[in-house]
Amino acid sequence: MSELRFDNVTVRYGGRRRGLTAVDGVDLTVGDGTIVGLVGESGSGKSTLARAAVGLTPVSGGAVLLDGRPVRRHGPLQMVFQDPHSSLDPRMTAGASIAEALPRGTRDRRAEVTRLLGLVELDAEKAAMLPGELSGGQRQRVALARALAARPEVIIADEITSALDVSIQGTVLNLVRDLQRRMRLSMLFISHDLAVVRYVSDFIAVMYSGRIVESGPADEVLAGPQHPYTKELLAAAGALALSEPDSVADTEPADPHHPPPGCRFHPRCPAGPLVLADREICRETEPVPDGHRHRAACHFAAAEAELVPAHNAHPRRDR
Ligand SMILES: Nc1ncnc2c1ncn2[C@@H]1O[C@H](COP(=O)(O)OP(=O)(O)OP(=O)(O)O)[C@@H](O)[C@H]1O
Repeated sequence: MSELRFDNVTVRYGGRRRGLTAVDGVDLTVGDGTIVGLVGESGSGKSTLARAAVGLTPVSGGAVLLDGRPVRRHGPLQMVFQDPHSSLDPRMTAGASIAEALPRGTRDRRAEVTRLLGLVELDAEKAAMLPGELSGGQRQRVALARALAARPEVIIADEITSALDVSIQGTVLNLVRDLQRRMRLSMLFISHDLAVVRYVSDFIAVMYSGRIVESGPADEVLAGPQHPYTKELLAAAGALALSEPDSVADTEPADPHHPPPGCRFHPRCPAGPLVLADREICRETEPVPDGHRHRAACHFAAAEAELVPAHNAHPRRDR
Protein backbone atom coordinates (compact mmCIF):
# COMPACT_ATOMS: atom_id res chain seq x y z
CA MET A 1 0.00 0.00 0.00
CA SER A 2 1.48 3.32 -1.06
CA GLU A 3 2.29 6.09 1.33
CA LEU A 4 2.53 9.78 0.50
CA ARG A 5 4.80 11.72 2.79
CA PHE A 6 5.33 15.46 3.07
CA ASP A 7 8.67 15.92 4.68
CA ASN A 8 9.26 19.44 5.97
CA VAL A 9 7.72 20.86 2.79
CA THR A 10 8.00 24.58 2.14
CA VAL A 11 6.58 26.38 -0.88
CA ARG A 12 7.37 29.99 -1.63
CA TYR A 13 5.81 32.11 -4.34
CA GLY A 14 7.62 35.08 -5.88
CA GLY A 15 11.09 36.33 -5.16
CA ARG A 16 12.92 36.43 -1.86
CA ARG A 17 11.99 40.08 -1.23
CA ARG A 18 8.40 40.31 -2.34
CA GLY A 19 7.50 36.66 -2.08
CA LEU A 20 5.35 34.82 0.37
CA THR A 21 5.63 31.47 2.03
CA ALA A 22 2.38 29.65 1.32
CA VAL A 23 3.44 26.37 2.92
CA ASP A 24 5.96 26.44 5.72
CA GLY A 25 7.66 23.28 6.93
CA VAL A 26 4.76 20.84 6.67
CA ASP A 27 5.15 17.24 7.80
CA LEU A 28 2.25 14.97 6.96
CA THR A 29 1.78 11.33 6.04
CA VAL A 30 -1.09 9.89 4.00
CA GLY A 31 -1.23 6.13 3.86
CA ASP A 32 -2.52 2.88 5.34
CA GLY A 33 -5.74 3.07 3.35
CA THR A 34 -7.04 5.94 5.46
CA ILE A 35 -8.43 9.40 4.76
CA VAL A 36 -6.48 12.35 6.06
CA GLY A 37 -8.65 15.46 6.14
CA LEU A 38 -6.80 18.74 5.67
CA VAL A 39 -8.83 21.71 6.83
CA GLY A 40 -8.16 25.43 7.05
CA GLU A 41 -9.60 28.65 5.74
CA SER A 42 -9.00 30.09 2.30
CA GLY A 43 -5.38 31.11 1.84
CA SER A 44 -3.98 28.80 4.53
CA GLY A 45 -1.99 26.92 1.89
CA LYS A 46 -4.01 23.73 1.39
CA SER A 47 -4.16 23.88 -2.41
CA THR A 48 -0.52 24.82 -2.62
CA LEU A 49 0.37 21.72 -0.60
CA ALA A 50 -1.78 19.56 -2.89
CA ARG A 51 -0.32 21.05 -6.04
CA ALA A 52 3.19 20.55 -4.70
CA ALA A 53 2.42 16.88 -4.13
CA VAL A 54 1.57 16.28 -7.77
CA GLY A 55 4.35 18.48 -9.11
CA LEU A 56 2.14 21.33 -10.34
CA THR A 57 3.98 23.72 -8.01
CA PRO A 58 7.67 23.34 -7.24
CA VAL A 59 8.67 22.88 -3.61
CA SER A 60 11.21 25.36 -2.24
CA GLY A 61 12.28 23.15 0.63
CA GLY A 62 11.77 19.63 1.94
CA ALA A 63 10.38 16.85 -0.20
CA VAL A 64 7.20 15.07 -1.19
CA LEU A 65 7.76 11.34 -1.38
CA LEU A 66 5.62 8.47 -2.54
CA ASP A 67 6.89 5.28 -0.98
CA GLY A 68 10.13 7.04 -0.26
CA ARG A 69 10.67 8.22 -3.83
CA PRO A 70 9.99 11.50 -5.61
CA VAL A 71 6.48 11.58 -7.04
CA ARG A 72 5.95 10.92 -10.73
CA ARG A 73 3.21 12.84 -12.47
CA HIS A 74 0.97 9.91 -13.33
CA GLY A 75 -0.01 6.60 -11.89
CA PRO A 76 -0.22 5.79 -8.20
CA LEU A 77 -0.98 9.37 -7.14
CA GLN A 78 -4.01 11.09 -8.65
CA MET A 79 -5.66 14.41 -7.94
CA VAL A 80 -9.29 15.54 -8.19
CA PHE A 81 -10.02 19.26 -8.14
CA GLN A 82 -12.89 21.42 -6.95
CA ASP A 83 -13.67 22.45 -10.47
CA PRO A 84 -14.09 19.45 -12.77
CA HIS A 85 -13.19 21.72 -15.68
CA SER A 86 -9.62 21.38 -14.46
CA SER A 87 -9.69 17.63 -14.96
CA LEU A 88 -12.32 17.23 -17.71
CA ASP A 89 -11.99 18.57 -21.23
CA PRO A 90 -15.34 20.23 -22.08
CA ARG A 91 -15.11 18.90 -25.66
CA MET A 92 -14.54 15.30 -24.64
CA THR A 93 -17.30 12.92 -23.66
CA ALA A 94 -17.21 11.52 -20.15
CA GLY A 95 -16.27 8.13 -21.56
CA ALA A 96 -13.38 9.53 -23.59
CA SER A 97 -12.05 11.43 -20.58
CA ILE A 98 -12.09 8.30 -18.49
CA ALA A 99 -10.64 6.12 -21.27
CA GLU A 100 -7.80 8.56 -21.76
CA ALA A 101 -6.64 7.95 -18.20
CA LEU A 102 -6.63 4.14 -18.47
CA PRO A 103 -3.21 2.56 -18.25
CA ARG A 104 -1.65 1.65 -21.57
CA GLY A 105 -2.42 -1.85 -22.65
CA THR A 106 -5.84 -1.93 -20.99
CA ARG A 107 -7.96 -4.47 -22.86
CA ASP A 108 -11.58 -3.80 -23.62
CA ARG A 109 -11.47 -0.14 -22.74
CA ARG A 110 -15.18 0.27 -23.27
CA ALA A 111 -16.01 -2.32 -20.62
CA GLU A 112 -13.49 -0.76 -18.30
CA VAL A 113 -15.08 2.67 -18.73
CA THR A 114 -18.48 1.17 -17.96
CA ARG A 115 -17.08 -0.52 -14.87
CA LEU A 116 -15.55 2.76 -13.67
CA LEU A 117 -18.81 4.62 -14.27
CA GLY A 118 -20.53 1.94 -12.21
CA LEU A 119 -18.03 2.44 -9.39
CA VAL A 120 -19.05 6.09 -9.15
CA GLU A 121 -22.70 5.11 -9.47
CA LEU A 122 -23.33 6.46 -12.96
CA ASP A 123 -25.03 4.43 -15.66
CA ALA A 124 -23.19 3.46 -18.83
CA GLU A 125 -25.11 5.94 -21.01
CA LYS A 126 -23.30 8.82 -19.32
CA ALA A 127 -20.18 7.80 -21.25
CA ALA A 128 -21.57 9.51 -24.35
CA MET A 129 -22.25 12.82 -22.63
CA LEU A 130 -20.18 15.98 -22.56
CA PRO A 131 -19.32 17.57 -19.19
CA GLY A 132 -21.71 20.44 -20.00
CA GLU A 133 -24.59 17.99 -20.29
CA LEU A 134 -24.01 16.58 -16.82
CA SER A 135 -24.96 18.01 -13.44
CA GLY A 136 -22.23 19.29 -11.12
CA GLY A 137 -22.41 16.17 -9.00
CA GLN A 138 -22.25 13.90 -12.05
CA ARG A 139 -19.24 15.80 -13.40
CA GLN A 140 -17.47 15.33 -10.10
CA ARG A 141 -18.26 11.60 -10.25
CA VAL A 142 -16.76 11.45 -13.74
CA ALA A 143 -13.68 13.28 -12.46
CA LEU A 144 -13.41 10.65 -9.72
CA ALA A 145 -13.83 7.83 -12.24
CA ARG A 146 -11.09 9.36 -14.36
CA ALA A 147 -8.79 9.50 -11.34
CA LEU A 148 -9.64 5.87 -10.51
CA ALA A 149 -8.93 4.80 -14.09
CA ALA A 150 -5.22 5.27 -13.48
CA ARG A 151 -5.40 2.66 -10.65
CA PRO A 152 -4.10 5.03 -8.01
CA GLU A 153 -3.21 4.04 -4.49
CA VAL A 154 -3.34 7.60 -3.20
CA ILE A 155 -5.84 10.28 -4.21
CA ILE A 156 -5.72 13.95 -3.38
CA ALA A 157 -9.20 15.45 -3.40
CA ASP A 158 -9.08 19.26 -3.26
CA GLU A 159 -12.43 20.86 -2.31
CA ILE A 160 -14.26 18.35 -4.47
CA THR A 161 -17.65 19.06 -2.93
CA SER A 162 -17.29 22.81 -2.42
CA ALA A 163 -18.94 23.81 -5.68
CA LEU A 164 -21.85 21.40 -5.21
CA ASP A 165 -25.27 22.06 -3.73
CA VAL A 166 -25.40 21.15 -0.08
CA SER A 167 -27.94 18.45 -0.90
CA ILE A 168 -25.53 16.77 -3.32
CA GLN A 169 -22.46 17.11 -1.12
CA GLY A 170 -23.58 14.32 1.20
CA THR A 171 -24.03 11.79 -1.58
CA VAL A 172 -20.62 12.57 -3.05
CA LEU A 173 -19.03 12.31 0.40
CA ASN A 174 -20.68 8.94 0.97
CA LEU A 175 -19.36 7.79 -2.39
CA VAL A 176 -15.84 8.93 -1.52
CA ARG A 177 -15.96 7.10 1.79
CA ASP A 178 -17.35 4.00 0.17
CA LEU A 179 -14.81 3.92 -2.68
CA GLN A 180 -11.93 4.53 -0.32
CA ARG A 181 -12.96 1.59 1.83
CA ARG A 182 -13.71 -0.80 -0.99
CA MET A 183 -10.55 -0.04 -2.89
CA ARG A 184 -8.35 0.50 0.17
CA LEU A 185 -7.27 3.86 -1.18
CA SER A 186 -5.39 6.35 0.88
CA MET A 187 -6.65 9.87 0.48
CA LEU A 188 -5.74 13.43 1.30
CA PHE A 189 -9.12 15.10 1.49
CA ILE A 190 -8.97 18.90 1.49
CA SER A 191 -11.76 21.26 2.47
CA HIS A 192 -12.16 24.61 4.17
CA ASP A 193 -15.21 23.16 5.90
CA LEU A 194 -14.63 21.05 8.98
CA ALA A 195 -18.20 19.72 8.74
CA VAL A 196 -17.22 18.12 5.42
CA VAL A 197 -13.80 16.95 6.59
CA ARG A 198 -15.25 15.43 9.74
CA TYR A 199 -17.67 13.39 7.66
CA VAL A 200 -15.00 11.41 5.86
CA SER A 201 -11.73 11.62 7.78
CA ASP A 202 -9.87 9.09 9.89
CA PHE A 203 -7.19 11.61 10.70
CA ILE A 204 -7.44 15.41 10.68
CA ALA A 205 -4.76 18.03 10.04
CA VAL A 206 -5.60 21.70 10.59
CA MET A 207 -3.69 24.26 8.55
CA TYR A 208 -3.25 27.90 9.43
CA SER A 209 -0.99 30.37 7.66
CA GLY A 210 1.07 27.71 5.91
CA ARG A 211 1.55 25.46 8.93
CA ILE A 212 -0.17 22.44 10.40
CA VAL A 213 -1.28 23.75 13.77
CA GLU A 214 -3.05 20.63 14.98
CA SER A 215 -3.25 17.03 13.82
CA GLY A 216 -4.38 13.70 15.11
CA PRO A 217 -6.95 10.91 14.88
CA ALA A 218 -10.25 12.49 13.86
CA ASP A 219 -12.12 11.42 17.00
CA GLU A 220 -9.49 12.87 19.25
CA VAL A 221 -9.18 16.17 17.40
CA LEU A 222 -12.95 16.60 17.25
CA ALA A 223 -13.64 15.61 20.82
CA GLY A 224 -10.65 17.36 22.34
CA PRO A 225 -9.31 20.14 20.12
CA GLN A 226 -6.18 21.63 21.62
CA HIS A 227 -5.59 24.59 19.34
CA PRO A 228 -7.88 27.63 19.60
CA TYR A 229 -8.05 27.81 15.79
CA THR A 230 -9.37 24.26 15.60
CA LYS A 231 -12.01 25.24 18.15
CA GLU A 232 -13.06 28.15 15.98
CA LEU A 233 -13.37 25.88 12.96
CA LEU A 234 -15.42 23.44 15.00
CA ALA A 235 -17.73 26.16 16.22
CA ALA A 236 -18.17 27.39 12.63
CA ALA A 237 -18.82 23.90 11.32
CA GLY A 238 -21.92 23.35 13.42
CA ALA A 239 -23.31 19.90 14.08
CA LEU A 240 -23.72 17.63 11.06
CA ALA A 241 -24.93 20.33 8.72
CA LEU A 242 -22.84 20.33 5.57
CA SER A 243 -22.61 24.06 5.65
CA GLU A 244 -21.64 26.69 3.17
CA PRO A 245 -18.28 28.32 3.78
CA ASP A 246 -18.41 29.94 7.15
CA SER A 247 -15.58 32.34 7.48
CA VAL A 248 -14.09 31.93 10.87
CA ALA A 249 -14.90 34.70 13.32
CA ASP A 250 -14.68 38.18 11.89
CA THR A 251 -10.96 38.62 12.11
CA GLU A 252 -8.59 38.59 9.18
CA PRO A 253 -6.34 35.65 8.44
CA ALA A 254 -2.63 36.23 8.90
CA ASP A 255 -1.08 38.27 6.09
CA PRO A 256 1.06 35.70 4.25
CA HIS A 257 3.56 38.39 3.26
CA HIS A 258 4.09 39.40 6.86
CA PRO A 259 3.16 36.60 9.24
CA PRO A 260 3.02 37.87 12.82
CA PRO A 261 5.93 37.05 15.11
CA GLY A 262 5.56 34.37 17.73
CA CYS A 263 2.44 32.27 17.27
CA ARG A 264 0.91 33.23 13.92
CA PHE A 265 -2.52 32.90 15.40
CA HIS A 266 -1.92 35.17 18.39
CA PRO A 267 -3.56 38.33 16.93
CA ARG A 268 -6.76 36.31 16.46
CA CYS A 269 -6.50 34.11 19.48
CA PRO A 270 -9.72 34.21 21.48
CA ALA A 271 -7.61 33.99 24.61
CA GLY A 272 -7.70 37.69 23.79
CA PRO A 273 -5.56 40.71 24.49
CA LEU A 274 -6.21 40.54 28.22
CA VAL A 275 -4.95 37.06 28.65
CA LEU A 276 -2.29 37.58 26.02
CA ALA A 277 -0.77 40.25 28.20
CA ASP A 278 0.30 37.38 30.42
CA ARG A 279 1.11 35.30 27.42
CA GLU A 280 4.18 37.08 26.24
CA ILE A 281 5.41 33.78 24.93
CA CYS A 282 2.59 33.77 22.33
CA ARG A 283 3.79 37.04 20.85
CA GLU A 284 7.44 36.14 20.90
CA THR A 285 7.99 32.44 20.40
CA GLU A 286 6.57 30.30 17.65
CA PRO A 287 5.08 27.18 19.20
CA VAL A 288 6.20 23.81 17.88
CA PRO A 289 3.72 20.95 17.59
CA ASP A 290 3.73 18.96 20.77
CA GLY A 291 2.23 15.57 21.44
CA HIS A 292 2.47 12.06 20.10
CA ARG A 293 -0.41 11.03 17.86
CA HIS A 294 -2.49 14.08 18.60
CA ARG A 295 -0.37 17.21 18.47
CA ALA A 296 -0.97 20.92 18.55
CA ALA A 297 1.27 23.93 18.02
CA CYS A 298 0.00 26.06 20.90
CA HIS A 299 1.94 27.06 23.99
CA PHE A 300 -1.21 26.45 25.97
CA ALA A 301 -2.42 23.32 24.20
CA ALA A 302 -2.87 21.36 27.39
CA ALA A 303 -4.79 24.20 29.02
CA GLU A 304 -6.84 24.73 25.86
CA ALA A 305 -7.81 21.07 25.80
CA GLU A 306 -9.39 21.49 29.24
CA LEU A 307 -11.46 24.41 27.99
CA VAL A 308 -13.47 22.43 25.45
CA PRO A 309 -17.10 23.35 25.72
CA ALA A 310 -19.17 20.18 25.99
CA HIS A 311 -21.14 20.90 22.82
CA ASN A 312 -18.00 20.64 20.75
CA ALA A 313 -17.45 17.06 21.69
CA HIS A 314 -19.59 15.50 18.95
CA PRO A 315 -19.12 11.86 18.35
CA ARG A 316 -18.44 11.15 14.70
CA ARG A 317 -21.13 9.62 12.59
CA ASP A 318 -21.11 5.88 12.56
CA ARG A 319 -19.63 4.47 9.46
N1 LIG B 1 0.48 31.10 -7.95
C1 LIG B 1 0.55 31.86 -6.87
N2 LIG B 1 1.38 32.93 -6.83
C2 LIG B 1 1.48 33.70 -5.73
N3 LIG B 1 0.80 33.48 -4.59
C3 LIG B 1 -0.03 32.42 -4.55
C4 LIG B 1 -0.21 31.56 -5.69
N4 LIG B 1 -1.11 30.60 -5.36
C5 LIG B 1 -1.48 30.85 -4.08
N5 LIG B 1 -0.84 31.94 -3.59
C6 LIG B 1 -0.94 32.48 -2.23
O1 LIG B 1 -0.50 31.46 -1.34
C7 LIG B 1 -1.30 31.44 -0.15
C8 LIG B 1 -1.93 30.05 0.00
O2 LIG B 1 -2.88 29.84 -1.04
P1 LIG B 1 -3.61 28.44 -1.28
O3 LIG B 1 -4.44 28.59 -2.51
O4 LIG B 1 -2.63 27.35 -1.22
O5 LIG B 1 -4.53 28.35 0.00
P2 LIG B 1 -5.82 27.50 0.22
O6 LIG B 1 -5.84 27.21 1.66
O7 LIG B 1 -5.86 26.36 -0.71
O8 LIG B 1 -6.96 28.52 -0.15
P3 LIG B 1 -8.10 28.39 -1.25
O9 LIG B 1 -9.04 27.38 -0.70
O10 LIG B 1 -8.67 29.77 -1.32
O11 LIG B 1 -7.40 27.98 -2.52
C9 LIG B 1 -2.32 32.56 -0.32
O12 LIG B 1 -1.83 33.68 0.34
C10 LIG B 1 -2.37 32.78 -1.82
O13 LIG B 1 -2.72 34.11 -2.11
